[in-house]
Amino acid sequence: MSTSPILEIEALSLATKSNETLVDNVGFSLNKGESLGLVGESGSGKSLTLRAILGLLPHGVRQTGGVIKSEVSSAMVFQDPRGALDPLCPVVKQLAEVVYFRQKVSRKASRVVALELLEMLGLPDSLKRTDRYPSQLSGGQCQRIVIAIALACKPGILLCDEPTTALDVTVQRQIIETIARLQQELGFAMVFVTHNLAVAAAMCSKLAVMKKGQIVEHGNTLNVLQNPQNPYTQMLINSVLPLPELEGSGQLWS
Ligand SMILES: Nc1ncnc2c1ncn2[C@@H]1O[C@H](COP(=O)(O)OP(=O)(O)OP(=O)(O)O)[C@@H](O)[C@H]1O
Repeated sequence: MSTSPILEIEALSLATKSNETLVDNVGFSLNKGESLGLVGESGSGKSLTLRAILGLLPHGVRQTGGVIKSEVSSAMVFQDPRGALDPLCPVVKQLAEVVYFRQKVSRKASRVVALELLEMLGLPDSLKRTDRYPSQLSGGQCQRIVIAIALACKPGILLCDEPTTALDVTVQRQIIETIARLQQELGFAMVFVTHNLAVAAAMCSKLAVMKKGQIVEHGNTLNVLQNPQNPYTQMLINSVLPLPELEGSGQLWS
């Protein structure tokens, strides 16, 4: 496997139109198939960093410094799957449209590929036969469709922006396992934004901790979690509630 980075971000800075700094001097690199977890406080610039990599900054935000060098295409999985889908278009049609435009195949072939992607994502046969709308799917099924749409772009890098936050815990685990399996099968690299350190540890070999627009600590995930150097990282790790011993369970609430 080549070890030259497929993504290099150097001194990325983003600001509002009125020059308020939102992301400050952020840098990291990613090799083929590698995963980087981005964790940190709310509003620290994680989503904006992902959007900058995607080349899709929101209205009112501009790049004020730095470079993003990428040799491959990126696709994003958003936090809110329903919000990412068109409510007025059947999901299989939405997926087939992306296949048609991104893979440049015939209409007929695009539907075949769309059905293959649904299979790969473990969606039930009922979804393949009938054209169902997002409102007729569960949150977890919608997120699988969103992941299928992202994969239809054949990304070298999958950008995941808290992809399980809007889902219940059992579905969260299934989605995490599905993404991990697909990464093994397809070999894409990943930048994974999460508030859940356990998820970051399970998914990502590298971890970057963000605070107020800056990366305050960055390194091998286990090293960072086992031996955090920055006080903010230490606070983040200490703020995770340990599972209570069975004997003491419930004491927190009584
Ligand atoms: N379109 C915008 N215009 C102006 N400011 C913005 C815009 N989008 C985001 N911001 C600001 O940029 C900062 C970083 O936002 P971002 O969404 O990247 O944070 P985050 O770390 O992903 O937070 P969370 O974990 O809550 O999703 C925040 O202060 C946010 O208010």
